[in-house]
Amino acid sequence: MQLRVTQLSASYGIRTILRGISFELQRGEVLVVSGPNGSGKSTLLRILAGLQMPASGSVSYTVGDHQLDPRDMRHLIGWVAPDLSLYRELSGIENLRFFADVRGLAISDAELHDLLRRVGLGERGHDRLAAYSSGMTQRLRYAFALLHRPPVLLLDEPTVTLDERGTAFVEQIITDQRQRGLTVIATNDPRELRYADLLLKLY
Ligand SMILES: Nc1ncnc2c1ncn2[C@@H]1O[C@H](COP(=O)(O)OP(=O)(O)OP(=O)(O)O)[C@@H](O)[C@H]1O
Repeated sequence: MQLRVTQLSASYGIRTILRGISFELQRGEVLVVSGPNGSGKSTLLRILAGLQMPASGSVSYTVGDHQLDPRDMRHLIGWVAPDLSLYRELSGIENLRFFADVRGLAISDAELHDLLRRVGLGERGHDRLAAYSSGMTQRLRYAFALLHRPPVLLLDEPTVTLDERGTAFVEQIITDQRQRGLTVIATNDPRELRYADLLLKLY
């Protein structure tokens, strides 16, 4: 798996946010995108996820010589972001079951419980999200993102609202992802620069 971004620009109306961004990321590598508020980190991640079109330039994912079809992107990408909404009236496990079914994944209840344990919610899987703290909700977003074992993991502000143990499991998830594929992290937190094989600074 390889990601190649070439001369990418993005704009909202007349305002240009990203200009001429180019990089390549190989399997096992982590790209950290840093920059002040409003510099375009989330915009770049949305473009990499295929959720938004660039104004110009290209994004291509390839496996060996085979260029992947952008329509397959949602099967390839795991996405964690503060604005990712889950169902507050459902429990943690019900949320995961719902999204697993929507994605057509054959995944057992035992595997869902394993995933919840992995993100530190083993005891709270049957509680409704309305009763979760913001850090617990952020943990569940990781379970959601990892459900389909995606080769590309896009993390927007990965440790926001997480405590020390939460930060440690995020580190473990990033380490595990190195075996599976690519990771792109958007952050303002200088402690997260240490994950970077490649650093992209936006201004
Ligand atoms: N849907 C939108 N419509 C218009 N402008 C937008 C939209 N989304 C983002 N912007 C603008 O694009 C710029 C970049 O926003 P973006 O959220 O990508 O930045 P960011 O670096 O992720 O910021 P932060 O660190 O605050 O999360 C900002 O000026 C923002 O106001």
